[in-house]
Parts: sequence; C-alpha cells; structure tokens
Amino acid sequence: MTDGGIPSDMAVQTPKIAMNDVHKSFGPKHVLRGIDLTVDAGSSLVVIGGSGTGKSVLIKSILGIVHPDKGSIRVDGRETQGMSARDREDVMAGMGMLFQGGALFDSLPVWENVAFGLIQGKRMARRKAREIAVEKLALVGLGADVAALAPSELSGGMQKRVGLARAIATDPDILFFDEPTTGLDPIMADVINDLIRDQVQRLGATAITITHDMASARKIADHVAMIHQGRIIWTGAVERIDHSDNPYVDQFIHGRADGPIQMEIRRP
Ligand SMILES: Nc1ncnc2c1ncn2[C@@H]1O[C@H](COP(=O)(O)OP(=O)(O)OP(=O)(O)O)[C@@H](O)[C@H]1O
Repeated sequence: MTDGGIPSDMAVQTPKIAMNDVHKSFGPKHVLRGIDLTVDAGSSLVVIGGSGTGKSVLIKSILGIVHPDKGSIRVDGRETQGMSARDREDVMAGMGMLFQGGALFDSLPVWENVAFGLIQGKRMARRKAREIAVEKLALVGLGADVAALAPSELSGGMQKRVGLARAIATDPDILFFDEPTTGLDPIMADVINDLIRDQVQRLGATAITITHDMASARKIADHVAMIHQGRIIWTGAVERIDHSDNPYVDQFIHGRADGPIQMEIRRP
C-alpha cells in the first residue's frame, strides 16, 4: 500500500490538531500571541502555565467558542478558521469538553445534563440516552440515584464528575478537560486521572487537559506543553519535564516562588 508513493508505514500521520500562529486579543489584552501547537491522534497533551496565561482561551479556540483574530487551526487536516457554521458543527460533534466550573444547567436533572449532546446533538431517544447517561455516571463513580437530582443538590466535586460524564457521553474522539481534578479529594482525583487515560488508551481519543496538578499531569500526559505570555515556550514528552533545561518549566513544576516567572510579575 502506498500513499502518494510513500509506503503507508512511512507516511506522515496528519496531526489531530495543528495550531499555527494563533492570536487572540480581548480589547487591548493580547492573550494568545502566536500559538504553535501540534497534537497527534490518540495522544494525551497536558497544557501547563500560570494563571491567566491563556490556557482556557487556547482550548476554546480549538472548540470554536472563541474566535481567533489570526492564525490557522486544523482538525484532522481541515482548516477550521473561516468554516461555515454547519461544517463547524460537524467538527464540534466529535469533541467533548469539561469546563472549569462544570457549566451544568441547573434547570435540568443530572442525567439530562449528561445526555444533552445525545438528545440534542445526536437526536437519540430519551430512554436510550438516559441509559447511557447512567452508564457514564457510573464510570465517574456516581450511582443511578444521582441521575434524577438537580446539579445544585450536589457537592462541587460531584458536579465536576457530572461535567466529566457529560464530556465523554457521546464518545467524542477529541476531549478537552479544564482542570479536571481541582476540588476533588486525592482518591477521586486519581479515579478521574485513570478515566482520562482510559479514554485515550482504550478508546483511542485525543485529549488536551489543562491542569495545575502536577501529579495528575504526570499520570495522564504523553506530552506536556507550557504556555507563557501567550506562546508555547516548551513542549516535550512527559518523561522530559524533569530535565527540560527550561527555567520556566523548572520553576512551574516545582512550584518555586523564585525564578523567571516571578521576576516578570515584579516588573512594573
Ligand atoms: N471572553 C473574554 N473576554 C475578555 N477577556 C477574556 C475573555 N476570556 C478570557 N479573557 C482573558 O484572557 C486571559 C486568559 O484567560 P484564560 O481563562 O485563558 O486563562 P487561564 O490560563 O486558563 O487561567 P487559569 O489558570 O487562572 O484558569 C485572562 O486575562 C482573561 O481575563
């Protein structure tokens, strides 16, 4: 088998996601300042970086919730910038997202929050969608008794897990997790880490996770990318983060108050 004359085992795989020189400003605030980032299909990337550096804006740009001012974002080789609304919907149908605050609809019971994409997006019958929602809730350690409750009746950690069950409900092939373990006890955090790894390894999904939890990052990442001042300043295999030779990465992963990042904060 050949692909343009190249034996298939030597053909270069199209990245799942490829960002090139992506910029985004909000008013005078230039948040993304030329993001270049590639994520291979079936791999798990963790994005690290200080608060307010643009991590959420980066993943919302891939999702199409935030519209970059400039640059290219390809998903499966397809340029998403300037895409029609219908094509964009197509691309988004293959993505699942756990938002930082959970972002659950309080007017809907838990199961319907989880099943939202199945009922609205995939037009699945409510009974079948509820069954799948209960299965996904079980995967994040929540029993069927939780399904009929309102999100406001749950603890913060439980809401987080419901958000996670919703993200994986449609078995998307790209998953985004914005701080999936924040607010969870260490044991539940590890259950969630395992679940993310499982989605990538068993189901072949591609995952991008934002986390400040370095134990979680070490467990779920194949690769790590560090964002600083709106640019990716380092990427590498997770095994390399302890030997990155990058003072920003070094300071961040060890949580040191002293280092180049603090020096910039001190600057007027
Ligand atoms: N819709 C918006 N309108 C105006 N400013 C925004 C908007 N979304 C994000 N920002 C700004 O962009 C910057 C980056 O925000 P972002 O949420 O991406 O940070 P982050 O790196 O995810 O931070 P954290 O780790 O604290 O969650 C912040 O200064 C934020 O105020």
